[in-house]
Amino acid sequence: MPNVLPIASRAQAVAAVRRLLRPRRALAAGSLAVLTAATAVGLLTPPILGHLVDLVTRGRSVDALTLPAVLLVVVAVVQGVSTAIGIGMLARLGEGMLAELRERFVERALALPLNRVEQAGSGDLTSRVTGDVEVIAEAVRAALPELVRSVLAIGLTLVSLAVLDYRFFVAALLAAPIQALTVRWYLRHSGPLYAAHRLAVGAQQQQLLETVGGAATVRALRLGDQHVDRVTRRSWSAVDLALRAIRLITRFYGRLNLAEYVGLAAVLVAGFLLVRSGEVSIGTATAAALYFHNLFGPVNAALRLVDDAQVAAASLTRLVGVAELPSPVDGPARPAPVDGSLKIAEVGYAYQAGHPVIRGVTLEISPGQRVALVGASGAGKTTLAQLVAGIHQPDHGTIMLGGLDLAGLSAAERRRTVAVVTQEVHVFAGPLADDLRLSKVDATDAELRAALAGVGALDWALALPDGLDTVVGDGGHQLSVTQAQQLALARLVLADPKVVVLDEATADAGSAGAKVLERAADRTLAGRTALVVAHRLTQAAAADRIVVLDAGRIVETGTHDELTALPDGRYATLWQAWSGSRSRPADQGEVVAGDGQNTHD
Ligand SMILES: Nc1ncnc2c1ncn2[C@@H]1O[C@H](COP(=O)(O)OP(=O)(O)OP(=O)(O)O)[C@@H](O)[C@H]1O
Repeated sequence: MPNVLPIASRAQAVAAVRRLLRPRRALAAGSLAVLTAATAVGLLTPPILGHLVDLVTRGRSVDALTLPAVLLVVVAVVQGVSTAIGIGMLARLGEGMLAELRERFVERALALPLNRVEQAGSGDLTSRVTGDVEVIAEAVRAALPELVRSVLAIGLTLVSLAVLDYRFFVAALLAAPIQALTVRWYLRHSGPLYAAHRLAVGAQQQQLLETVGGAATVRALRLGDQHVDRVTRRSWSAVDLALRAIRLITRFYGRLNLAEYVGLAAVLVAGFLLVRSGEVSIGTATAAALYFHNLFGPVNAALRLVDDAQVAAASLTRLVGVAELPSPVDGPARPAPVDGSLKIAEVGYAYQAGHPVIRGVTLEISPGQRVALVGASGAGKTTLAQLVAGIHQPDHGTIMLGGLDLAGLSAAERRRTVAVVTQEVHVFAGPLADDLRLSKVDATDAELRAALAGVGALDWALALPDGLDTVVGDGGHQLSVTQAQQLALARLVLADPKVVVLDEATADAGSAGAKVLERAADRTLAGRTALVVAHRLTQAAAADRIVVLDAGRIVETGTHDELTALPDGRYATLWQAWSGSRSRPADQGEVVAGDGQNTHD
């Protein structure tokens, strides 16, 4: 895959987690302290049970058992409550860190140059923000608390064993080498086996898609038997690997059980010898055996989580890779463009090296002037407009905006100065007024109304069920495409940029929608420098100047009158074809934006 989005190294991921932890140190320390206390309290149970055993073996009265029994209940309650509090704090910590990571990810992802996302495939970005976030969220919610509790339980239980008698501790350690070897053996085999299984499942699905998707062809060519054979073979290879994985896991747990058996036997033998020599009581030996037995829940849990941790770590490196890209935040204050003048000098651009789509374009637009770009489909109109909007960076030449190089402007300054309206207008779900305030947070109601009135949208907006408070967008009141475009223009009026790039092709020429939008655009563009991609030739006719592009080069430029007066000129030909088609009533509404053929974008 060419140019995938960055993936962080393990070290970078660790550094990122540390950075996320830093402002939450208190919460991290607090949750760890509470969970440690909860685990420590829980460890009182075996000695209390041991004490009970001692009381019984010494033949003490039933009354003497009451206090330890009550203590057991108290221990259980305190442990339960403090564990719940600790887990709650840990969840807050993990969720907070994940939320910040996700925010950083989205912020950086939105700042990524469009061509970089396109090269990597937007699927990569989407799968990171959905799949990988999901994996980490799951790890934070389930695996992290279990891991923390298991590690604490293992550490503190070993300490408790040593406190009872160091010989119990030594006996318990006999299990450790078997466990260590088991984990090493498991990790060596599980990685390749799981990878092979994923590949086999992928191949099986691919084969199924080919066979089922192309069922008609398979039947027509009488390839049925061959395909059934292939599906069977691939299915069996996936099944075989799945069975091998299950056998591996069974053996993994079998070996862990062996470790448990060896350790428990050693602790019991140690207990037997120590009790016989009178060095410890039966109660203490009981407590030691219980401690050891209690170890195995957490040990198995921690070892099981090794797998989950590996998967989560892989997802983390993918998230951190994007989240830690250099910040798009603006550097020190830089001068702002003095006006809306545009100077495009010898600009060239290629999406793919060696295939330029804009070649040596030079064009000057004075402040407040409206220039229309006209040309066949694929001539490079949208690309040139996007270069001016700063969406792509030119490979050659410069674009000066208000006397400053566009490439040197901060992202915020560029956004303030140049606004873009395309056909892909998004209506954000929420009240209409909020949608408008996206471009001017502190706009008053009067300003909102004025902006709507300016684009001819006030009447329908006020007629909505709740006026400007009507919820629009997904799940709300559905706006027509023309209305959504009007909203986009109203947002533009509120943002009040010096330069506007207009590239919308939503309405058919001559249609009511087109007339509404053209009137709205007219009023919006008044007083601003505008580069209009003319999808309807009426947009070109209304411009101060027309620039005709062909295969990425400027081939004609002039006013509508000048260009229509050129015999056999490109624009003149287009215009004639267009007016000719317009005079035929049947063709009303068709758009000509290109080489004389009717096109719709
Ligand atoms: N994202 C992209 N990746 C690769 N090539 C692209 C991309 N976008 C456009 N192109 C190619 O660049 C050339 C110019 O396209 P552009 O969209 O700028 O033309 P246009 O004049 O605006 O056409 P239209 O009127 O159809 O929108 C075309 O050959 C097109 O196939």
